[in-house]
Amino acid sequence: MKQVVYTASPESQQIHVWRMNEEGALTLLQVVDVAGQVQPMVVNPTQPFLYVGVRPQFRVIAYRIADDGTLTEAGQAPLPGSPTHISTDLHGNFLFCGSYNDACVSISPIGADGVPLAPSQVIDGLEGCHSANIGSDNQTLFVPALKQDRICLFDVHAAGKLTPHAQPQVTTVEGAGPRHMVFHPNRQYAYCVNELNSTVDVWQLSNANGQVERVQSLDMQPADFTGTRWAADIHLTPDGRHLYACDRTSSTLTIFSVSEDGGLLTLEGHQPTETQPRGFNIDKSGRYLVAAGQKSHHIEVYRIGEGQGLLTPLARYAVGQGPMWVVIHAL
Ligand SMILES: O=C1O[C@H](COP(=O)(O)O)[C@@H](O)[C@H](O)[C@H]1O
Repeated sequence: MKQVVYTASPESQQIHVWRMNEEGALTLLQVVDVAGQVQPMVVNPTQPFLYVGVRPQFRVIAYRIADDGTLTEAGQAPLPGSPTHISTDLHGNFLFCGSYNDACVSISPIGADGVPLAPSQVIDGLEGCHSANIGSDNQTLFVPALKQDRICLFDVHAAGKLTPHAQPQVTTVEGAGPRHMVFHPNRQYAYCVNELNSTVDVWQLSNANGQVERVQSLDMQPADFTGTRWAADIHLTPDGRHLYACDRTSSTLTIFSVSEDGGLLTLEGHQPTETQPRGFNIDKSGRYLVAAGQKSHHIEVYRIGEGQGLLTPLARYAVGQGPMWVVIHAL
């Protein structure tokens, strides 16, 4: 499998493009200088485009991905607030943007040319909106509002509109601060990392009453941890067996194994990593994890072990300044 790794470094306004080989080693292919601070990124699931949220002029830049993974700008579109997180639906028809500072989520149609258009709708009042995550049904959008300790649920309509889902929200423990989410491949469970108390919640997507329900909350930190909690990102291996979440104060990756049915997490260990890991990701084969250190200005590649999913450091690489987002794409 040919894979590329994209890293966004807002302080130096750069995207680094890396080739990842079968052993997990990276070779730098390209450095893209961007007119703005690059933050969240996502690849269109059906067309070869990378979308990047940029500030201080809030917009999304679309880059066409060449056969070797390198990037060429294809167009831009405005966004309604500072882009904290961007994502698409599973068919690549819509771009969603969550804005923490502007407390909103937006939906933007993606044109036939692969470039997003201006937002067709903006929903305000989501304090600390930290991400927008399409469910496996490609219908329900999960939007964590960190400062409100709730995840809002919306239905996505083909006309580019969001309406409140029949169950319009679920709530977390008070003070948890829900932030980023991932979904189990069996479509039965989702996992959300909570920034402010460094926990991971397991959400059953349809309980006996057809409702979304929290079924487990696990601490990411060791029992004797007394430091400040500041979790950030969460990712699952493609086979759904291993779940990872990072905490920025302690600069650790927490490793969980996932039960066969996806409903139960078990803490397996902690991996010290780059300083202030705000973003990381897992490759499409599920064998490698790449973590970015916002304060170390490096990325580090780990091999994911069989069994418990423990991490073995392979190599670290200097990137731009303040790297905080990692995307891995199979060509
Ligand atoms: O992780 C965090 O994210 C929010 C929003 O980030 P931003 O890059 O969109 O401004 C940030 O304000 C918060 O302090 C931090 O913990």
